[in-house]
Amino acid sequence: MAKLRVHELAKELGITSKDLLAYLKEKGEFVKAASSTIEAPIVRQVREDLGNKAEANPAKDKEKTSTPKPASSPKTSVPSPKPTPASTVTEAKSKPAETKPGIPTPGPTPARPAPKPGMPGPRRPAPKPPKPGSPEPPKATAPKPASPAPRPSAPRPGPRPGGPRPGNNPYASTQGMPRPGGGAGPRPPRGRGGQGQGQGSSGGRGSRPNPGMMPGSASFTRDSAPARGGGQGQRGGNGGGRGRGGGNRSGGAPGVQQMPGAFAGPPRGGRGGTRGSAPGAFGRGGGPRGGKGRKSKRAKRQEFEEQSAPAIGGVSIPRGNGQEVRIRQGASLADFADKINVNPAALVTVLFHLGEMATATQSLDQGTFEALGAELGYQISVVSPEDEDRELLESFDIDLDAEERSDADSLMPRPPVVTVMGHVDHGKTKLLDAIRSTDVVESEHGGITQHIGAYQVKVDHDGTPRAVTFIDTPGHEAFTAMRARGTKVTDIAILVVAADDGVMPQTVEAINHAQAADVPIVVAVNKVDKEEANPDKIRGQLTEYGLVPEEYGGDVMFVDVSAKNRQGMPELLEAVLLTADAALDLSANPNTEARGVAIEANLDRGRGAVATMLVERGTLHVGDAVVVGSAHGRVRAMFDENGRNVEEATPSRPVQVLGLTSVPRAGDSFLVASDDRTARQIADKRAAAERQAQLAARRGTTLEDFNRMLEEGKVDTLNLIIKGDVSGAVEALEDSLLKIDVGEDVQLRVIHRGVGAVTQNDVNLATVDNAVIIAFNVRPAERVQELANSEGVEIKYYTVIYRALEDIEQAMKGMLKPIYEDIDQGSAEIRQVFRSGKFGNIAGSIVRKGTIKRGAKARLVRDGVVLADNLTIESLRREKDDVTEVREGFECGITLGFKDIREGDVIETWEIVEKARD
Ligand SMILES: Nc1nc2c(ncn2[C@@H]2O[C@H](COP(=O)(O)OP(=O)(O)OP(=O)(O)O)[C@@H](O)[C@H]2O)c(=O)[nH]1
Repeated sequence: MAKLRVHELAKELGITSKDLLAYLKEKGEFVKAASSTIEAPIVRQVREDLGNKAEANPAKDKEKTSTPKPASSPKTSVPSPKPTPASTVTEAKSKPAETKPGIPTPGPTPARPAPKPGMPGPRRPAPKPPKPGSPEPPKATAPKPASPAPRPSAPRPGPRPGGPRPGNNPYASTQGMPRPGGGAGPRPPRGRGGQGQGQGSSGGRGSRPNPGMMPGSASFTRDSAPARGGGQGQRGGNGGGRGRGGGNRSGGAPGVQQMPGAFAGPPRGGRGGTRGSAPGAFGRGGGPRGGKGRKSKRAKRQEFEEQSAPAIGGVSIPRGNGQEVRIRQGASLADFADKINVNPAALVTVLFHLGEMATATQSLDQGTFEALGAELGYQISVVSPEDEDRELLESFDIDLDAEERSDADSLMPRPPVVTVMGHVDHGKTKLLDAIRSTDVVESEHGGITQHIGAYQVKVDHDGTPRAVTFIDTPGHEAFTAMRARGTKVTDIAILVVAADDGVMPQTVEAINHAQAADVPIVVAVNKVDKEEANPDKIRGQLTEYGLVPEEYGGDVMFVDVSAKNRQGMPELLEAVLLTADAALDLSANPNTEARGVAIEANLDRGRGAVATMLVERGTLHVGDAVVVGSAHGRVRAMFDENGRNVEEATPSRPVQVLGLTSVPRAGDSFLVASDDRTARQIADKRAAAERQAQLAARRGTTLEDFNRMLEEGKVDTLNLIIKGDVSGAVEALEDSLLKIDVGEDVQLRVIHRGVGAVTQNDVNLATVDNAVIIAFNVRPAERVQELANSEGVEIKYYTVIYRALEDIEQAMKGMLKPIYEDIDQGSAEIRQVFRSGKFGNIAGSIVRKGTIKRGAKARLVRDGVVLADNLTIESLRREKDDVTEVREGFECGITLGFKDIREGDVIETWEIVEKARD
């Protein structure tokens, strides 16, 4: 059967194609143009909705036309669907009916569909407040948007995050979008909303912490009942409740109201939102359409609004109306508070009442945010940094995924990009030099070798010259650093193993890194010129690590080389190309704007910011406007590894680029923007996002995190990196750790172990694999602790094995208890002692360090000896006033409840804080 086109159906229904398109869009159907076809089930449903509407609901139409709307333009939104109480007070009051692009004008057309059961109105996040004075028929509570994302007017390509509706037929059911398990389907459960979502049951809200299940929630419910009024009913014990559709509408009609009629305007997401927004909240007696008169409705709304502001646990938080709040992964309550403009402390309280405790700055998971958002009337979308960046680029009309797809037709082979890794002194640097010297082109043209971080050599492969790009930073530091940043530039790893030595710790490390990144390995068995060289031993050893030589029946190519004598280089390059051809499909579209990665960057006194960029796709030209991470600029000049000027760089070509306004980081990706301004704007936005991310809570894993995640059932494997002072200790520790058995549910995995200080590399690896680093009798190398802190990686220091075992075991059992530590707060020197009958001896003091706080624990020190411990700052005065704290440099009067005080004594105070165990 031929599919109907939009204009045909519109004609049939007596409306314009534009209206129909808008209507379809509102329903989440992305239909492009009047000439687009519509799937049969949709047609059926639209006919039902729009066709029937006129006859079915004349009253509504009448009401609508007679309604003195504040905004009478036909464009102005359709009778607001949102009767819902969900809107914030302010919004409801202040926002006039907004003009809603994309909403078909009902106008005179009779085509207002009856509220349609089961119309999930899948995607409109933006809730629309009821227009003041716009007496709506009790239209549905907002159906829950299945997706937080695109507004109807934003024709974003790509699947909606909410996921496809089943069968592409949103109208299919008479019930509201049944989702498996009654849950919110693929989309993260949004608490709030249930209302109107017609989900019938909210039971399946997935795994997010359900406040109702949490301790204290019962009392919360009770406590807040008076405040929340109507909504309360809905929550009905949150499992099934929370106002989610079914709860309040007597059974069969869930969803009935949520579809505010086709032309009734988009059922905006969440609007139903606030708890209690469901019809029942208004005392509609559960009748799905209990259409009340205007007055009653207003009264109800007012009532609701009064109830909805002051709320939880005594804190007053302006309620959202289902609007989307986007927060970064790992964000904290403070971040969320910032977005919705409330005091973080208030959110701490609300969360507490939801049964969860967190500090304002602690990083929270998605589920917790969603629960909280639901509670407050916001639809929370947690976005990863990658998504965030993707969206940022999309806002500049740059769609990397689409580019990739469109590249598919113009792919050309590109050279492999190779990284050389291996143990210290096994010859990585020498090998890179030797390979470089094989470059036929270089030897022809001369040029002065420049170490720019990467170079390309041309080799003769079966009579054809082929290029291979080498990352010129030996070792896996650069490799993991980039990987930690989500960048993968290496196609193939050459593992260098000295034939006179054998497999060493860093050899294993390199294997781990390459394998973790899914990068094929070619083994260069080096130093075969040495007498004691035993290449076969290397082959045998590496077999144990899963690298089985081809000659042993495996699939890894081993090449014997002597970097020193520059022997075996052609064979090695040959092996690289063969491996690339066999295992990888290396291609890119050279005929487009360049994208790639910065692999090295520095500030040169004379030349400014200099970055070596590896082109991954397209061609980079001198003059291009580029943005690299949060740096930008125009390519002023480019040089190759021989210091020669180049005008353009094709895929896999590394070039040194001048012209950036600031120094990017290694691993930052770059792209060519349409103009300088765009490049700058993207860079600025990224810089802002970075700053935010830095402010946001740390992301790594700590044993305490692990504990929590374990409780939440999120993890079952604790990844560890063990570093120690001697290999015996490391082995002993690993052995003992692996013997810890806390049952099958929790596994321990040592992803890396080694002797020596904790290095940047360890931290990078821990970042990537969410591992905790166990440092036994070793400390971090310089600046590594800083890196660990910034990456949120926990390094646990131990000097006694059993302490480490104890901690890990506790963590694995999910029983890690916090430990407390005394932290010095401040100290004051007694300058004069005042006797006071009333207060005892008062120490006239000056605060020498930190802050002295009333109530703090204190000790009295005389001549370096603690005279009395466990005292308390009983009173604290500045002049005549009682104060709670006095800062460094200020004088104050202190009573300690201890008589023997003298001039010159020092009062030290401390506080007890929870501390990570070590
Ligand atoms: N005999 C012999 N010596 C070699 C060979 N390759 C490297 N060497 C020597 O081994 C030592 C280490 O070589 P490098 O290239 O610096 O080793 P590396 O792996 O880069 O070392 P790090 O940079 O410290 O990690 C140097 O003294 C080299 O001269 C070789 O093929 N044969």
